[in-house]
Amino acid sequence: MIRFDTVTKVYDRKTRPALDKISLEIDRGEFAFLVGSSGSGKSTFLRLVLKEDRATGGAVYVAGQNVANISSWRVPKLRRGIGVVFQDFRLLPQKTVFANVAFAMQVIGKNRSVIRETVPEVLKTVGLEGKENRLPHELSGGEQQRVAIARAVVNKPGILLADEPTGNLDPDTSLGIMKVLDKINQNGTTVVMATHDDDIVNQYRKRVVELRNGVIVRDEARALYTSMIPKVAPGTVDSDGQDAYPAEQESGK
Ligand SMILES: Nc1ncnc2c1ncn2[C@@H]1O[C@H](COP(=O)(O)OP(=O)(O)OP(=O)(O)O)[C@@H](O)[C@H]1O
Repeated sequence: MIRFDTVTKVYDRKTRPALDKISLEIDRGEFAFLVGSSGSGKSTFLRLVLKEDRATGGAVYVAGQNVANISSWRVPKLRRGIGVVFQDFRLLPQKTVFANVAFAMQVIGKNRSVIRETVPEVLKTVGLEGKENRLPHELSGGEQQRVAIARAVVNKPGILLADEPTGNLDPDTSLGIMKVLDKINQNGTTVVMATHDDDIVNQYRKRVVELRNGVIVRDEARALYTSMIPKVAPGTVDSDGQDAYPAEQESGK
């Protein structure tokens, strides 16, 4: 569904690449967490999938198509197949919950009867029944994120990209959002979620792709936020002078 073939992204020739020859494949229907410290390249990865930026080297394939070969007038069609959710929700503040979600269907020309039928269904999926007429400021952060997810999936995209969707939410609310994303994945959508939320990653034990300085340093199935596998024997010291297997890793953190 998404394939990166030795992809490099250089924003500024004076600094190191944001992504450095990364190769990876995410299959249809998979759920992958993208983890790594700030600046490790997670958002750059997501932007390249959306063709919001161009790779400096290598090739990005989405649904079998090299995005470099998609002409600018066909980019909206590519993006229609990809839902996106951000940390800051990005709702239209003057529009109701219903209108925020309906808007995503109107812009691609869906007719009113389809919209009237589909929007309540998707609001139910994300747990917002009965809140159709509220404005964003009348909702909690978690509810606003549910609206954003509803809007991202209402046109049934094959892929959902979530860039730190729980970054502004408390742990319980975050878990509720994660349940919604998991449900959407179980309905067949491929989900890639960039996150710093170690509790969620550790609870769900899904594929974890870890970036460090633009390089994939770990790609593990049913994984934890931080790898349990010591790089060297416990008690020894890593080349960077850190304890290679600190005690907090043993507790699964
Ligand atoms: N538009 C840009 N112009 C120049 N450099 C950029 C640009 N966007 C990102 N970078 C640089 O590329 C690197 C990767 O950034 P990116 O935003 O992909 O990281 P991230 O893992 O998403 O970080 P965070 O967790 O803070 O969102 C960083 O060094 C960043 O400074």
